[in-house]
Amino acid sequence: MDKEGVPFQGSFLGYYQIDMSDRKNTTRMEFTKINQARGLRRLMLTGQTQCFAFRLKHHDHGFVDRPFPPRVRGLDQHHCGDPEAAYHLWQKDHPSALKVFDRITKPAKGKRIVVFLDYDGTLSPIVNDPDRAFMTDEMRSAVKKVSNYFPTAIISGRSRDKVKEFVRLENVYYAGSHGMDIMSPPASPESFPSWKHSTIPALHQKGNGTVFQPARNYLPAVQEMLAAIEKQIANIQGARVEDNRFCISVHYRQVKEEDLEMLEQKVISVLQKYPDFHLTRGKMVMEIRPSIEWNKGHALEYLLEKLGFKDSTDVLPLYIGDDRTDEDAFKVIQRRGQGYPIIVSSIPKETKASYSLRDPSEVLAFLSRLARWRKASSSSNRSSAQIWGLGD
Ligand SMILES: O=P(O)(O)OC[C@H]1O[C@H](O[C@H]2O[C@H](CO)[C@@H](O)[C@H](O)[C@H]2O)[C@H](O)[C@@H](O)[C@@H]1O
Repeated sequence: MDKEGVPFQGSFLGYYQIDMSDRKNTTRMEFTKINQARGLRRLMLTGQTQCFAFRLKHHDHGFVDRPFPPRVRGLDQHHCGDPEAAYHLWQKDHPSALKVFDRITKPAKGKRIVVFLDYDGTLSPIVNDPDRAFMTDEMRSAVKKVSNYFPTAIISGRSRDKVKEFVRLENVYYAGSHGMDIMSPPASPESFPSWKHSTIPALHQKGNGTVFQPARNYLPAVQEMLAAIEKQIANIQGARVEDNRFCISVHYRQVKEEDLEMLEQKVISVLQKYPDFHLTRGKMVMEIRPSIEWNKGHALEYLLEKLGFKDSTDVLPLYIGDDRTDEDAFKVIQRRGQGYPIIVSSIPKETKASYSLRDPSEVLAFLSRLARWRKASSSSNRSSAQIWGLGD
């Protein structure tokens, strides 16, 4: 392998698991990152080894077979055949939010934590049927406790109604369609017992909340596309379309590998007729969305502003998410220079997050601990300012 790496024509950037076999069919595995370089994606491997064939499994998209070079030299022995070792190595840059919990909460003293949560893959495990991605009662109770102590919002790619139907909690904000449909809950101070002495802005006090839909004008086109895509892909077994109101999800988790390319072509053929929309990719899902400058990161900023924290330097947004669209929110937190971007992933992944949690069960543990921590700090200090994180 030369210094430039091995040419590779995969469609997706990010971390791949490489299952390699030598001529004797001995298989080994490693993780690597596909970078884009001079129009070509290249496998960048380091170390010493040879391999005869390999299959690539993308962390989100599953196996992607592509032409492979006859020999790949240079594997880092450190990663070979040991996904756990690769994960631990990655965690050096993205430590577990549970392991460094004190590091997270210590600087939060006297600051205001605002909690943002993604839904699929974060509050509920990834399952084959999108309609059955339920969250457990335990998780619901943990989110409820957290929302009693901190302003809490769920920002999902789903439609707002759908995510609310799954979560079934009143005292949180819901943002659907990747943040293109935001509504504050109908709140009275009683619904937010632990916030009531804080400076929660008028938005909460309004009877029916406030709706913000920056892509409203695109609704008729979304409906047209939905019908067109449904028609186009009706014969592809396992493919399904989800109406996420301002966005459309085309799921291929249950589509046969040999039908994937056809599915993609059909979706793209519809998309080409709508230049005001574009395609993004999530976990075995193609997502079609209006080409407006609005994403989960903007939704986070919008909600912070509505909460009265726009120019506040002592607010600490904490965002937990597992998918590519959550990266936009991670970036905003990084840019602000304060807060906690936490990725949910059980494998190494290219991310802007600073911390990690392996899966929804760790998210549950983290949220429960966060609520316990705030409860303990509120009972050990009677000042309301401290109880709601508003001062020392
Ligand atoms: O922003 P999110 O709340 O994470 O929503 C992103 C997409 O999540 C859902 O799809 C994903 O979860 C499904 C259920 O576990 C799974 O079957 C699918 O393969 C995943 O991509 C949702 O159905 C999509 O509409 C969202 O865009």
